[in-house]
Amino acid sequence: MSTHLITRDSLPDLGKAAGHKFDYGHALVLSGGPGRTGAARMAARAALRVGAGLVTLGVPPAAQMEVAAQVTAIMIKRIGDAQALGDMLQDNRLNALCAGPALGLDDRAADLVRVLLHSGRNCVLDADALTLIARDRALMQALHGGCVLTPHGGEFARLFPDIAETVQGDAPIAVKADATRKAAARSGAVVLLKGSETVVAHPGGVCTVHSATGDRAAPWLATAGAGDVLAGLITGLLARGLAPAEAAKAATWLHVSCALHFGPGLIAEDLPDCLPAVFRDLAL
Ligand SMILES: NC(=O)C1=CN([C@@H]2O[C@H](COP(=O)(O)OP(=O)(O)OC[C@H]3O[C@@H](n4cnc5c(N)ncnc54)[C@H](OP(=O)(O)O)[C@@H]3O)[C@@H](O)[C@H]2O)[C@@H](O)CC1
Ligand SMILES: Nc1ncnc2c1ncn2[C@@H]1O[C@H](COP(=O)(O)OP(=O)(O)O)[C@@H](O)[C@H]1O
Repeated sequence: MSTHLITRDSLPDLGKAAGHKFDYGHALVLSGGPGRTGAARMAARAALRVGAGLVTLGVPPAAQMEVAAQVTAIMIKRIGDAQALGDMLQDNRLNALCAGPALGLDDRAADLVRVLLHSGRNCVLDADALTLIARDRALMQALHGGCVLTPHGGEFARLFPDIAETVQGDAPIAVKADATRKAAARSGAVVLLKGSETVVAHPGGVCTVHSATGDRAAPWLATAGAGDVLAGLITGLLARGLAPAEAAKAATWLHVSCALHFGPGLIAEDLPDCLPAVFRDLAL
């Protein structure tokens, strides 16, 4: 099966036409507890900058004040437990969900991931959510075609240990692509395997690669939280109505483009604020 490249020319039209904020979707990003809210805040900011109409951070009550002191355009909703998340998801306008960045690995986090998966909504599962899914067969079985899994190499090995055996070290991109394709087929979800070469595989078998090499080399992306921002970009594009694989591919291109725009000295929180310049370059 062939593998395609993610390029500027393969991007969908990311411009906004007429309409109001609800036409661009409402994303919900789940936050971890006190002292662990930065990752979700970066993801939420990325979702808003990439054009989601509204973004809400779902915070444990103990973290509410910490988050409130840091965000402005992003909204906050207290989510104490799985019941509260279920109640919030009664609102069908919440059309893109994100769980994982610094969410934690406790029972509350696992319960939230379970509710999110059983809602059937489009969602991005990153970081701790992936570790929780790797530990719990029922969560793995609840994955569906609206899910985008965004593992780095360590998380990929936790989720798919047998498949990961083939991608140890500096495996050629064709081997990495084949492994990601197998992971997508097994999980029934879109799988985005991160790295300087990022692979996006659809469960149906279509596979695309973004190569951050040559004039797209972006080594400054090797910085804490860069993956959390990528999760937010995908979530924002899901909110805007892109299909899961399309959102994953476009977000990957935008993420590297933001890093290239900023250049040396980049830290993760710089990435979302480079989007306006990247969008201007795209003549949006
Ligand atoms: N500002 C914030 O709030 C931030 C919060 N964050 C939050 O921290 C939490 C923990 O996330 P995490 O990814 O740091 O740790 P974990 O899940 O243990 O995985 C690391 C293990 O995997 C392995 N590994 C193999 N290949 C790898 C690869 N390509 N890239 C990376 N690792 C790779 C690696 O093994 P090694 O290569 O070192 O042998 C190592 O043993 C999570 O909630 C996250 O959201 C961070 O996002 C940072 C910013
Ligand atoms: N050398 C590199 N070149 C290009 N992209 C990179 C490089 N190193 C890391 N990245 C990208 O940065 C992000 C790192 O994500 P991740 O490993 O989840 O970190 P974190 O958990 O700290 O957010 C991924 O999108 C990955 O593709």
